[in-house]
Amino acid sequence: MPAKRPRKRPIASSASAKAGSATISHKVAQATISSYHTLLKQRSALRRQLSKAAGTADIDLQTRLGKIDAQLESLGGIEAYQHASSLGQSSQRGGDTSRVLISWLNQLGLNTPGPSAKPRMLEIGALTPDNYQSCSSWIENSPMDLNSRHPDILEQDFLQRPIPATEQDQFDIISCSLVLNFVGDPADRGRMLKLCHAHLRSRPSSLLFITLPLPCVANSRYMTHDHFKRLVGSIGFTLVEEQWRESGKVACWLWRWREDSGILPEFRSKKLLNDGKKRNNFTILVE
Ligand SMILES: C[S@@+](CC[C@H](N)C(=O)[O-])C[C@H]1O[C@@H](n2cnc3c(N)ncnc32)[C@H](O)[C@@H]1O
Repeated sequence: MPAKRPRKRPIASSASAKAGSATISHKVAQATISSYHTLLKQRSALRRQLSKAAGTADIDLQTRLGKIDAQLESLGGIEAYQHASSLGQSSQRGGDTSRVLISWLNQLGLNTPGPSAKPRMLEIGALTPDNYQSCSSWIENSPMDLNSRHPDILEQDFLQRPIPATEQDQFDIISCSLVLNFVGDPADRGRMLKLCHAHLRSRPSSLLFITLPLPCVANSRYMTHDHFKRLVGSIGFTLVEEQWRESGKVACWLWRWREDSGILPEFRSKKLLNDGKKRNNFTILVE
């Protein structure tokens, strides 16, 4: 007699994707993250249309927006997304990208505390408060997130964070790891990069760490490794380090602050760089 086949379950069942479920599988986690990103992009596009539309079209757009919000909710909301993302950070799954930044900071000699104050760091998109605990003797980290999961993580939208009035409130290091790809609107991604520039102390020792899922730069119709590096460069950064593998999942970069030399027109609008049916549409626009 053939063995009885186990009944198939939906990959992204909302019950198993809910925050707190310790047994969530890798497949469910990936499906939750991917569906969440897709819905965020659709929501941003609808919001953009809504801000331009008038009259009867509004009702249709509002209805579609309501449906997207309901779908995000049924996935388990941002808590489920963050729970799924935190599984990707677990040591069994390759660890979180803070290890890459720490090793680069070590190479730059920042781990040798000098007579001056510890470098101030802003960690945007912190799932846990202790990613940089191991360097607390030489870095003063301020973790923040749209949705704080711990009292030590400031709950704030970085896109709404006021620009510092004094250098004292600026940072020496900003970590923006796997956050840009969460932001649904390409123009908001560009704004986020410009804000990182504005929140860093205006000196070449200031550093920006960025991580993106590799397909954002390796498999997009509108973005390549080279385009991304030139775009970040035009905002006012010089590349220091870069790390990714052909078969890897993420790409990491470390940049130094420099004066902005003016945004090039090529980064203001979307241009087809790589055609192909299996490519994604990730892009960043800088206005
Ligand atoms: C995939 S997790 C990244 C976690 C971690 N930084 C890492 O590298 O693994 C993305 C996080 O960014 C946060 N996030 C997205 N947009 C944000 C914003 N505008 N301001 C602050 N946090 C944001 C999300 O809430 C989420 O917790």
